[in-house]
Amino acid sequence: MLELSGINAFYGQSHVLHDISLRLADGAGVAVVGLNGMGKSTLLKSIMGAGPTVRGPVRLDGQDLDRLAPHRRARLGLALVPEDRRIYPHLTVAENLALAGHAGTAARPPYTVEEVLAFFPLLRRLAGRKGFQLSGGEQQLAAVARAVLARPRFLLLDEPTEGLAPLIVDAMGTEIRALRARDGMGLLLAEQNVEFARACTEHVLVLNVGSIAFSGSWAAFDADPAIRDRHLSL
Ligand SMILES: Nc1ncnc2c1ncn2[C@@H]1O[C@H](COP(=O)(O)OP(=O)(O)OP(=O)(O)O)[C@@H](O)[C@H]1O
Repeated sequence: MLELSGINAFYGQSHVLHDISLRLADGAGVAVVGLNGMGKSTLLKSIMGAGPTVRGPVRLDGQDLDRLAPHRRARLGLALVPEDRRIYPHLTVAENLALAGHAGTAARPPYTVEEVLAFFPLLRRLAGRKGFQLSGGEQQLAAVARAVLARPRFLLLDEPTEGLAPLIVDAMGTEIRALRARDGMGLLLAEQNVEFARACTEHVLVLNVGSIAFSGSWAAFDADPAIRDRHLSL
């Protein structure tokens, strides 16, 4: 169980997240939606300890992660795919994937590069291609695949569909659903694409200027169209 109990996050003097509480059970899927600048990325980075200053507890199985650097959190089973992907341009896809192997543990051994390429058929034929030779969508798939290689318990995905062609969005959705089913991987997905988010998760949390405006099932979200009208672009 990953649990946030009333956390606040800051960039310097700027107070960005306000009293965010969230429980993500093993295997559960929660989407974080909201307009640009509402704090979705900051929430994911706060959980990973990667950027903002955080006040308030972020706990994994009751253990406070507060003092742990991002690589220590990775070894406990968290993986963040940031918006800016960070694929190494002069390494091949296979070499980029192999880099994630060190985050595995005896309890959760990493997948092999071959196994991960089998999960992502679109990437398989690109295995020997260098990062700079990939389209934005292919880089995004490679970044997700690299995070998956470490067999995370909780995958934190920051707007994976941004700027992607519909075909790649569909492929990404299919792979993410399959991974969740195969491994019982928990997913926290920051997205502006509500249809994609709905297809990949069971619950939704709407952020509005750093605060939770709604939290519940997709059915509850759909039952109140005013939420969508007020907090999301159509
Ligand atoms: N490194 C930073 N330093 C200072 N302020 C920041 C930094 N990163 C983000 N912010 C500010 O924090 C707020 C929340 O940004 P965040 O990136 O978390 O939003 P978001 O919902 O993910 O938006 P987007 O969809 O545009 O990525 C914004 O006001 C943003 O300008």
